[in-house]
Amino acid sequence: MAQRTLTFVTGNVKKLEEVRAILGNNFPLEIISHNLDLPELQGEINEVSIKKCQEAARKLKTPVLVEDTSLCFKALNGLPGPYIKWFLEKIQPEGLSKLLTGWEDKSAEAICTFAYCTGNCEDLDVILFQGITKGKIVPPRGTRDFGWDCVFQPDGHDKTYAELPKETKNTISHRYKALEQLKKFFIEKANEI
Ligand SMILES: O=c1[nH]c(=O)c2ncn([C@@H]3O[C@H](COP(=O)(O)OP(=O)(O)OP(=O)(O)O)[C@@H](O)[C@H]3O)c2[nH]1
Ligand SMILES: [Mg+2]
Repeated sequence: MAQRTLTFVTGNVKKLEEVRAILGNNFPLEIISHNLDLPELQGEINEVSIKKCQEAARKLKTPVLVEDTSLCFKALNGLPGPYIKWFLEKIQPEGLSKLLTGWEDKSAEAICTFAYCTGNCEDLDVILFQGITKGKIVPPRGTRDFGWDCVFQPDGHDKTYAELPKETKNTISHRYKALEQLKKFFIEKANEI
């Protein structure tokens, strides 16, 4: 395989940190990060990731990986979904949990969608790798160093993502599940050569 590096386009250092920690040493490519301000179009989850990836590939003219994270509340038919970043910025974690006041159903899904595109201008086909972790939205508990971690309590645990040790989050998370698929894809690709 000629490709020895993988360009991950993100402006989020916490995402990058988790991606590196989860992929660890037995990943065949070196992850190079590139911080590019990409427009994020509205739409369904997969559509947002596909467009984001094509935009990055067009700009950088190289194979690129992007990731988009959604937090979907069942009571709100999947919202905030891909718009979670803006909800979080405007209403903070407290506001996210208060959004569900009045709803008995606090269940939610954290969805991580990686999108990979070869960057060949004639072929902007995108491959998706998606991971979903189910849980519920609770009043904030734990550290505040990453987004909405403090309000998301994964099923089967009595702690929020933010209260769990990083190593535990990284073996159950939406991002971990998506990266398991991505890892398999790139390991197989590397073995083809
Ligand atoms: O508590 C969290 N645990 C996580 O595991 C997690 N993953 C993402 N996020 C936040 O959810 C929004 C997604 O928006 P997003 O996917 O567009 O990310 P972003 O704009 O920060 O980076 P990028 O688009 O440049 O990659 C942003 O506010 C991220 O900070 C998380 N919060
Ligand atoms: Mg973004």
